[in-house]
Parts: sequence; C-alpha cells; structure tokens
Amino acid sequence: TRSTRPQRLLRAVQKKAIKGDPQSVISTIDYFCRHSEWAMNVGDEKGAILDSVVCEVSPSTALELGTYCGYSTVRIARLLPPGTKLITLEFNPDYAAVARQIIEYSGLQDKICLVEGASGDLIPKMQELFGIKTFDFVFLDHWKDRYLPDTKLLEECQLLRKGSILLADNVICPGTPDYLEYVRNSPRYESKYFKSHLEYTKVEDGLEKSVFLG
Ligand SMILES: Nc1ncnc2c1ncn2[C@@H]1O[C@H](/C=C/CNC(=O)c2cc([N+](=O)[O-])cc(O)c2O)[C@@H](O)[C@H]1O
Ligand SMILES: [Mg+2]
Repeated sequence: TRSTRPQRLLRAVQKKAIKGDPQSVISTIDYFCRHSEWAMNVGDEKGAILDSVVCEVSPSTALELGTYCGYSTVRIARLLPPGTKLITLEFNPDYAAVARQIIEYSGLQDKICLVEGASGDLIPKMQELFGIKTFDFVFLDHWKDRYLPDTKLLEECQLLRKGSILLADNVICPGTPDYLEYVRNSPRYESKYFKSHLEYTKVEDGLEKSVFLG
C-alpha cells in the first residue's frame, strides 16, 4: 500500500537531515513541507514564536498535546535546559511511531517522553505516571475541539499553577473559538495573541499565549 505523508516526511529526514542535529531535522521538515507536501507542523514562522516563548519560560516541566510527527516536539525539546523533560501525548499509533523515529534521529530522546494515548485519559494520570505536580508550559496543537475541555481538565487536576503558560496553535485557522473565548474572558487567565500565518502559507493564523493566574 502507498506510504503515508508522515512516512514520506520521515524518509526525507532520514535521507537529508544530519543525525543528532535537531536544527537540521527542523529545516529538513520545513523544506519538505514547503516544496514537496504540506503537513500540519507548526512550521518555521509560528515556530520562531514558539521558540521565543519556550526560551522566555525556560520550563522545568512541559506538556505537548498532539505530537503528530514530532516537529514541535523537537523544536521545544532542543531549547529545554538539561534535566528537564517534555511530555508529549499522541493517540494515533502510526503518527507516534513516526514521531519516535524523528525524535531519535534528532538525538533528543533523553529530553522527551512520548506517551501514546488520549489526552483526556492521560492528563489525570500525569501525577501518578510521572510524579508531575504542575506544568510550567503547555503547547496545545491537537484536535481543535479538545483545547477547551483539556484546559479545564488541567485546571481540575490542579496541573496548572500561578504563572503556568498555555500556548495554543491555530487559534485562527482552523480556529478554536470556544477556547479563545474562554481564555480571553476568564478572570483566571491573562491572554495575548501572536499574529502569524498558517504554516507554509500566506493565510492568517496565530498563537494565543495565556498565563494562568491561579
Ligand atoms: N485528544 C488527543 N490526545 C492525543 N493526541 C491527539 C488528540 N487529539 C488529536 N491528537 C493527535 O494530535 C494531532 C492532531 C492535530 C490536529 N491539528 C490540526 O487539525 C491542524 C490543522 C491545520 N490545518 O488544517 O491547516 C493546521 C494545523 O497547524 C493543525 O494543527 C494528530 O497527530 C492526532 O492524532
Ligand atoms: Mg497546529
């Protein structure tokens, strides 16, 4: 049967990127998505905003919802201080398998813990599975109708503390209207929109950065 797009993206990384060099893995994926096949990675333009927020927060504990091929996983993990872990959740086993190989190729496997499963099931287990008390940083990039329920679940499980940062992709395209309305109107969040473009296109999109106020 024909290969999948994530498998073709992985093949491009294995063929063109320098093993053990996260930046070259990132550049190879961006080149592939711009010149061969578009894929739903956060991309280079929004990726630079993601990088600046990760560097500013310099999180000790970080969570990513929706690994897909691991592009943003590698982007985030390459900036984390030694000894910190990025936990990334992915419920599609085929995507998880590709992501594991891309993460390994980048050499960042020691900073990343990819957990296969649905965020709704796994978030309540973060304390017992990983001894996580709270997350300093959460990157939301999974199904857009899960952003709001999972944010409420993070609150209920007391996984957010005063100052925890939520960074959400695609708040304009495809759009996450219920999530935006919540973080922009709830007194428990201070929210800011970073205008950008949908990955590899000229369509408007952006990231919403929301600080949990406790
Ligand atoms: N509850 C859950 N638990 C664990 N993993 C889950 C999950 N829900 C979804 N996932 C995984 O997260 C990824 C989904 C991303 C949706 N993004 C998108 O749909 C998307 C679309 C466009 N677009 O259409 O232009 C652009 C973008 O940047 C996008 O992120 C997939 O790998 C999926 O398997
Ligand atoms: Mg996205």
